[in-house]
Amino acid sequence: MNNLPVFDYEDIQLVPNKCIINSRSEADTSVKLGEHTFKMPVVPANMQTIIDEDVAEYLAKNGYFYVMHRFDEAARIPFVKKMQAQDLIASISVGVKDYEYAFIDALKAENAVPEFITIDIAHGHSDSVIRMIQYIKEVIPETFVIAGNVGTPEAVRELENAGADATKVGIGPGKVCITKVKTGFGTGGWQLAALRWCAKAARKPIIADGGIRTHGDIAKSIRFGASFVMIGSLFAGHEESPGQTITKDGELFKEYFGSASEYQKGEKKNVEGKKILVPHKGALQDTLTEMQQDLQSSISYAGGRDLESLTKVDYVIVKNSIWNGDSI
Ligand SMILES: NC(=O)C1=CN([C@@H]2O[C@H](COP(=O)(O)OP(=O)(O)OC[C@H]3O[C@@H](n4cnc5c(N)ncnc54)[C@H](OP(=O)(O)O)[C@@H]3O)[C@@H](O)[C@H]2O)C=CC1
Ligand SMILES: Nc1nc2c(ncn2[C@@H]2O[C@H](COP(=O)(O)O)[C@@H](O)[C@H]2O)c(=O)[nH]1
Repeated sequence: MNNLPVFDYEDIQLVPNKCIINSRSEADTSVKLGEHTFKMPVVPANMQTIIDEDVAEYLAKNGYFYVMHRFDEAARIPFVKKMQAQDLIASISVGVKDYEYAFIDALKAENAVPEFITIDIAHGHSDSVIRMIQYIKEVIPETFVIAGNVGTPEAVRELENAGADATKVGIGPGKVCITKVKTGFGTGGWQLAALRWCAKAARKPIIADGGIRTHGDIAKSIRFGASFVMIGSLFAGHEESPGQTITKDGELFKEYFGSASEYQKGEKKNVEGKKILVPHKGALQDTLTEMQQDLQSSISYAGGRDLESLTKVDYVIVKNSIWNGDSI
């Protein structure tokens, strides 16, 4: 372990190759997950201040992958039915508490089997997650199961062996995460290296979750083994984002809080998340469009025409220096 190269997104620059396309618009950012193809390998975080039913519907209708959060438990079956009645993909989250087993039974009994289920807990390398993966695969085997979160190759292998179709990597790198300071554990500060380490062991897709601060970090995640990236903070603060809009000194902000924060939990117990205010950013589609254009540009610098080309580019480690004192 102590020989493991340790670096994070800001420590890496990808090295360009000769361009083979005539326009960035030729670069194909599409990606397959399970049986479905999506516009780009990016999914907004399954958090209450990032996604609600309207945002989920918008994303699904427009060809983007989404994962609905699990914090309005009773709304989940009606949500799956509503999406499927419109011929849209249903993608929901579950926890691991006892009542979630009855929920899985209910999905089947009510003929509301979603295309995707994400098992969403803080410490995913656990028997509770393994049991839940096995139960979902027993009751509704057709559902694609994403399990997490984890931060080691052993964890990726165990969850894959239990039947997970994809694993989600990232313990504590998130913008509103305080796990790293409250517990001393996690991949905060070396998320990209942890992704690389996990990806070497993975036989199925990995979703890199947390710590993405710029659009270039998406290309870097693909280079280091991710099939998808999950992003919270860059999607917070939009017109469509759930959560209160707040005016402070004449400026508009929106709140973004952690799923393990006291604001989510309603109590101060095992708190591992905080709340921040994010400047109001305008329309969600503008960000999605800019992200896709930047990723198309990344593909052109990789010397290719699709995401595959990003997986092979050379890189250099430039410890903490890519900003040169600048900000975006
Ligand atoms: N990606 C990340 O780094 C992190 C993400 N989160 C997010 O916060 C939300 C809440 O997560 P979580 O608290 O796991 O969900 P839950 O509150 O639903 O807890 C899930 C179950 O796991 C138990 N549990 C939770 N943490 C641990 C642990 N460290 N060791 C043993 N058992 C544990 C809980 O019991 P009990 O509460 O009694 O211990 C509970 O039974 C999720 O959305 C998660 O994604 C939270 C922290 C880190
Ligand atoms: N440690 C915690 N992590 C959390 C919490 N709520 C969400 N998350 C994770 O953060 C990412 C988003 O990260 P970002 O850097 O893109 O903002 C999210 O997908 C979760 O995995 C929390 O309360 N504590």
